[in-house]
Amino acid sequence: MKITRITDKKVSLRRTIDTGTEEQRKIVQSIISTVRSDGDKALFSYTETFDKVSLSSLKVTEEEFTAAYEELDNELVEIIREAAANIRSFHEKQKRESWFSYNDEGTMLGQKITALDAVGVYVPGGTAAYPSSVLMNVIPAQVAGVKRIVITSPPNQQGTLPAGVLVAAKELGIAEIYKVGGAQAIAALAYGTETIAAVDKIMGPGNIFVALAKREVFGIVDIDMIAGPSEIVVLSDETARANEIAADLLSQAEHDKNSSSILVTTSMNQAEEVKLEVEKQVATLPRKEIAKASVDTYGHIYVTDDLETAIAVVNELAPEHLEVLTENPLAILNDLKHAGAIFLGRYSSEPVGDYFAGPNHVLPTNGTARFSSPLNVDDFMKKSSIISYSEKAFTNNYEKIAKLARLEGLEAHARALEERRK
Ligand SMILES: NC(=O)c1ccc[n+]([C@@H]2O[C@H](COP(=O)([O-])OP(=O)(O)OC[C@H]3O[C@@H](n4cnc5c(N)ncnc54)[C@H](O)[C@@H]3O)[C@@H](O)[C@H]2O)c1
Ligand SMILES: N[C@H](CO)Cc1c[nH]c[nH+]1
Ligand SMILES: [Zn+2]
Repeated sequence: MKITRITDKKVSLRRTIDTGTEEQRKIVQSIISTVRSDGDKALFSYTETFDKVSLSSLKVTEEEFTAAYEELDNELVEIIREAAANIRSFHEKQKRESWFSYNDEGTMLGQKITALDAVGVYVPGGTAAYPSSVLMNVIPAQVAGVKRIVITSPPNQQGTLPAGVLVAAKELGIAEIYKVGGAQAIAALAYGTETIAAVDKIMGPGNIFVALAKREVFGIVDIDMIAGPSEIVVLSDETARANEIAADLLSQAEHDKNSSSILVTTSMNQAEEVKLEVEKQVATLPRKEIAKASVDTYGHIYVTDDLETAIAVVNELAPEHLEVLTENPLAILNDLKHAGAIFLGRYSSEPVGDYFAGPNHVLPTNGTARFSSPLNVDDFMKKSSIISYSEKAFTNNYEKIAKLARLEGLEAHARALEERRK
């Protein structure tokens, strides 16, 4: 990991976002239009081409769920249940209610909150098939009150999905799971096929084909966000332990070659120790190739003269995950303006949040924590404004409103009001 000393608080450290190549965009457009015209037939055909497996049906069967439970330890099923309960309890606190207010004229104004009817959750395939992501996407949807929740995920070589994903889904009562991945899954969720009815919003991360497809269908349906590779920033002073910092940095580096792990510290000694620790620990990881590529390309240690400059660097990075390993993390919480999730102190290691604590692990990446928030219950709800004017309120105000309409040259608006006073 490269060590750089930073003295200027106005440093510029943003990463560019991968928006795909022209060729990838064309592939995705062609997949979407073929799914729209050929429906299920296209889904089976793309699954053969990209996932190298020939399926007889798209929907996961009861036998597949049963086999998944047989494959997984009971202890793990219990742990999934406990994590799910923590996640549900956290998200229940986010739920907003409709509100209505009345004034003396008898007018009622309000905001009616309604859950989306149907959402689709994309669960990526390959080595990144996470049961935890099933929990993190489905539970807030359930808390919001979404009635139909559909999961799609690319099948493995055995023509099924990983046991952990199936068990997590079953534990949450999800019945509609389809074995289809990539841009074709996104197209099916947006436009519908014979087997998969269209949804209103598509959630979940995926590779560049999934991300481009989500961008393409946005507007036909809503989407959550375009999640980039995982990121962690550790902010520390000399009180933190180098071995623990290194382990936490590697926890996100092992996600993806493009993940980034960054330490911002006020101690040069610690920076040098962490660099050595990362080199030592990465060599022992099963996913060392991915983690090493990630730290070699995107890993960095920034050393500042004081905590104030370190905080400025962290705010500039606006990371997905921020660990605060300073003497008194709470004392600086107010100054930390941009981060998807903030982990305070030694015992709040990042994986605690990835799996178990309760807050969502779907977080803004690539500096977008400057303007966006973690996945939450609001993402599965929408609002309608309620306006109910009384006769008295109308009589008192219609002339003023008509004047505003005429100021905009909109005569029909003004007459709609005056028609009631003839
Ligand atoms: N941010 C998060 O929370 C998070 C969590 C999990 C995974 N991820 C990301 O999800 C991604 C998973 O990627 P993945 O590829 O393993 O699984 P994926 O499910 O995203 O993509 C697999 C699908 O890609 C399609 N595909 C592959 N090659 C193609 C090609 N040449 N042309 C057209 N389509 C093609 C196929 O349809 C295949 O089914 C990784 O980038 C990982 O970092 C992010
Ligand atoms: N850290 C990932 C989000 O950035 C989420 C995850 C799932 N499993 C493990 N981690
Ligand atoms: Zn993680």
